[in-house]
Amino acid sequence: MRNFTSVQDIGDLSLALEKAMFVKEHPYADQEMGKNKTLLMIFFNSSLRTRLSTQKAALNLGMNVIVLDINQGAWKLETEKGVIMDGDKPEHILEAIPVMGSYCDIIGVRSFAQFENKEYDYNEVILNQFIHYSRRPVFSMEAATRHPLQSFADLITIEEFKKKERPKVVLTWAPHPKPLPQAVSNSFAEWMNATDYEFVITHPEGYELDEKFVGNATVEYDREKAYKGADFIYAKNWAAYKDPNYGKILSTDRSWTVDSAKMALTDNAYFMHCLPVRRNMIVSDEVIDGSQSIVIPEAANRVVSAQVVLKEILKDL
Ligand SMILES: CCC[C@H](NC(C)=O)C(=O)O
Ligand SMILES: NC(=O)OP(=O)(O)O
Repeated sequence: MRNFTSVQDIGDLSLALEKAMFVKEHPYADQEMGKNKTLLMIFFNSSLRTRLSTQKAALNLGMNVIVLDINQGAWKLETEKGVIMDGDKPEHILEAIPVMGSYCDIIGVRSFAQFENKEYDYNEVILNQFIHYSRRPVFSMEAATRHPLQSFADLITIEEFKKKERPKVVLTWAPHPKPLPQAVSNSFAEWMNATDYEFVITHPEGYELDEKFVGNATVEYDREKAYKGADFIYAKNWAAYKDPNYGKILSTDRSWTVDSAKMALTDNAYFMHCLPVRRNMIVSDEVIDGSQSIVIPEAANRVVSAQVVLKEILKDL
């Protein structure tokens, strides 16, 4: 595998899940694969899980790891082409990227949507600059429109916990005080649509995601109908996608907070969230602390998804 930016890059999902189960059972079986290979992880935004789990996965494979927080210590980067650089940015990304590429063998990039320009975000300008100019394999650690390492871990988790062959999986919007990216929701939808699960998306009017990601999912505005009989409830906030409200908060209606009353509508569903989560905005303390909450095993599977992806990239170096 060269780059990993979406579900298409992992290939056959059944095979990817078999590889994940092998990694899970034998995390140190491939310690020679990454010997004398360097992973450079570049963060334009904050991270806990991605930062730690991806490092752990690389170390399990014997890799060297460098982590760079672009906005803490590196030069402020100009990303626009053709500008006269007389402002506050001393370095252009067009030099910085190939220089970073010269210090490593594989690059991971986190660069969230900036919500200033939908086309800029949805064309994945920053991620694609790393792909085109670094001359290295690049994987997404959450970019503007997707979070494939998270979604792969989510799929692994559902496969581990499901009680029926075709579970009903519900992606529900929930309120948040900040306008959060659509990336996690887009990506979750993309991966769920690649399975034969029953997949439902529920959210207030105005929060419709890009059709490209909604695909064949059922969009159910009747929240109670969406929850009915669900086996997995995946909660996430996202800012509006549709114009003219791109990047905006349209609702902070806490009737959308995932609570015990809603979970009672389900078929004893598991609760999932990518984390970090705002308690009592996204989900009640009772639900996230309850026996059906699997957010910790879900986060633990981030090492597995990252290790499978790094192995597939190392194979083709
Ligand atoms: C993994 C989630 C990262 C990010 N969350 C926040 C709080 O910015 C998001 O919602 O995309
Ligand atoms: N779920 C996830 O990617 O968490 P971080 O933003 O903490 O990396």
